[in-house]
This record gives sequence, C-alpha cells and structure tokens, in this order.
Amino acid sequence: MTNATPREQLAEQLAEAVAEALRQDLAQQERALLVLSGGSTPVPFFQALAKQALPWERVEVTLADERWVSESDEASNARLVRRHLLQGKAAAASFVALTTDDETPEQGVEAVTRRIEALTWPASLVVLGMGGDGHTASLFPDSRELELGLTTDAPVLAARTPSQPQPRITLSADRLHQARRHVLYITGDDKRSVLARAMSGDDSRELPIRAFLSCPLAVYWAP
Ligand SMILES: O=C1O[C@H](COP(=O)(O)O)[C@@H](O)[C@H](O)[C@H]1O
Repeated sequence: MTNATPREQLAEQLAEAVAEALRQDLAQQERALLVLSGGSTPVPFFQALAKQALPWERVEVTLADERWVSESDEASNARLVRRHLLQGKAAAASFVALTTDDETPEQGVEAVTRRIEALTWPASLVVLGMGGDGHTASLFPDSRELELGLTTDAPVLAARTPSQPQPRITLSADRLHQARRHVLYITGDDKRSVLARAMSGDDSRELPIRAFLSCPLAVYWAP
C-alpha cells in the first residue's frame, strides 16, 4: 500500500486478518459469524474488509453493541456497518441488527436475544473498540448494568449509562468471550494510554476493557 497513513495500513492489516479467520472457519463449517463494534474508529477497516474476497453469502455479521436509535440516526452503529461494510460483494452477508421498533431496549431485548441466539456461535471473531473511559461494547464504567453485563450468562442486555445520550443494548461479556478470536482495534495516543492503564490493574468495574485482556486479545493500534 503506497502512501497509506498508519491508520489506513492498520485497517488493511486488520481486514486481512479478519478475512483469513473467516476463511479458515468457512473451510470447516457452512456459516461463520463476525461480531463488530461501531463508533468512529472502524470506518476504514469496514471499507477495507468489504473489498476482501470471501464467500460473503456464508458470512453473518452482527454488532457488539448499539445505541437505541433508528437506523437512520447518525449515531446508529448498524447504519455505519451498512454504509461502509455491506457494499459490493460484501452486501451478500447476513446482517443482524440489535434494535427493534420498540421504544426502549428493555422492551426489545427479548426479540434481539432470539435473533442473536439464531446466529452461528461460537463467533469466528469479535472486533472490540474502546472508549477513552475504558468502555468496550456498551459495558461502561458508569453504567448501572455494568455488573450484570460482566457477570450474566444471558447473551444480550439493555444498558443505561448517565454519560451517554442514548440508552444502549449490548452483548454480554460472557457472550463476547465465547468467540474463537478477539481483537481490540484502537487508534491514537490517548487510547494507548488507557490500554496501558488497563493492563496495569485488574478491576473491570473501573475499566471494563480489562474483562477481555486475557481472551487473549490481539491489539491493533496506530497513532
Ligand atoms: O460507543 C461506542 O464506543 C466504542 C468506541 O468508539 P470510538 O468512537 O471511540 O471508536 C465502540 O467500540 C462501541 O461499539 C460504540 O458503541
């Protein structure tokens, strides 16, 4: 890749690694599940992954978490996936969103749980992101459901977080742990410092990313 920025190179490397993991699993099984995070970081990765040669019609894609907003909302992680990943040949993948028409995630969680349970577990790979507060998926340090999210064996839960404008829905730590491979995809010096802090302690209630450090977690970072 000529003249590519470090972030573009990182996105390309991650796309190749994710595609390789899916190919390996698809050589052994009919369908494979990929769990992705949203936010602002993954756009170049989604675009690079969309160009990978894969039997996309055998790939299932879902999200680690979602804001409880409609898919037309700028904040929707599903919107991000549809716009930047499910394009060209990758549009043949089956995408399972984490929202319903219900007013609240508490009302929608049962239906979303059924959809999630119908996917091909264990997932081939989970790509986690991380916020500056150490949250990952929608497991936020200030979430009233953090303890539940870290301990329940239910696959999905609704989460209310004072620091966030919208209610959330998230896969539980237990369900995310069940994937065969785990990646943390982050950029910038601030997030590298948060990760370093997470690695020097063990309280997941302070920095929820800690719950995944021993998955093991392959870290993809660029400045
Ligand atoms: O709220 C969220 O934030 C994290 C990190 O997002 P970023 O914008 O800092 O890249 C993301 O992993 C998560 O899926 C998303 O809902």
